Amino acid sequence: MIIAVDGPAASGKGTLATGLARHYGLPHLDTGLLYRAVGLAAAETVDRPEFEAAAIAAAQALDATQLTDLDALTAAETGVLASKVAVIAQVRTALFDFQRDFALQPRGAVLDGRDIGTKICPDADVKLFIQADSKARMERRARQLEARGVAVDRYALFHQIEERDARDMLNPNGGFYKARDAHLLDTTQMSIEAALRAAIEIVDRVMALKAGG
Ligand SMILES: Nc1ncnc2c1ncn2[C@@H]1O[C@H](COP(=O)(O)OP(=O)(O)OP(=O)(O)O)[C@@H](O)[C@H]1O
Ligand SMILES: Nc1ccn([C@@H]2O[C@H](COP(=O)(O)O)[C@@H](O)[C@H]2O)c(=O)n1
Repeated sequence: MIIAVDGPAASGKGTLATGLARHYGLPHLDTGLLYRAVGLAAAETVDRPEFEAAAIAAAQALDATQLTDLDALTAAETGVLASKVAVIAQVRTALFDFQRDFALQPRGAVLDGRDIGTKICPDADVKLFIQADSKARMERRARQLEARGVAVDRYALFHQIEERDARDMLNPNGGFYKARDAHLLDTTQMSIEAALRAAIEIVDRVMALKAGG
């Protein structure tokens, strides 16, 4: 079974994807980490003309060992860098096979990101699109950072999330939209536990329908 989980920044898609993977015993790939690793690798050139070439080279050379420094990868600034490399078509092409190969494991997988249901796994068995309003997403991300001891300027964080969402949604090479057959789950008013229960209910219902049950 392949489960595609998409949604905007800090919507909780990674948390849900992790929970679904555990519940169904499937491997999980947070595809945002790939873009983040490429962004970090090209960070030194970010304001220079060679940024694009550096990002493409980094994407083509990416391997799983670059996905281990979670503190650096999950920093808010790295998210901004990731969204800058994500608009480059050759970066997306270079990362496509990594994601596709992960999804095509024998028992299936859970992948979360922006274009899983639209581009990476358009034939996924179940597609979820996770939404939460911008203020809730900002507050969740702020608490996540504060729990790690990072000082947070909520005003700046809100604008950073909005800026990243806008760049993602306008990405001409992206695919960041809700797939027509994706199930929308708005978690603004839901706890993590309630959101996971709702997601499992959707997956079970879709799979039962597919099985003719
Ligand atoms: N329903 C929820 N209620 C409250 N907090 C939540 C909920 N879902 C997730 N969170 C918390 O919000 C934070 C962001 O969640 P998560 O990392 O899963 O988001 P994401 O969409 O994967 O983010 P990104 O796109 O930046 O990778 C985490 O600290 C997580 O524990
Ligand atoms: N499938 C994906 C996943 C991510 N991106 C880009 O990476 C940025 C960081 O992703 P997070 O999920 O870790 O927030 C994101 O803002 C996108 O620009 C992508 O394009 N496609």
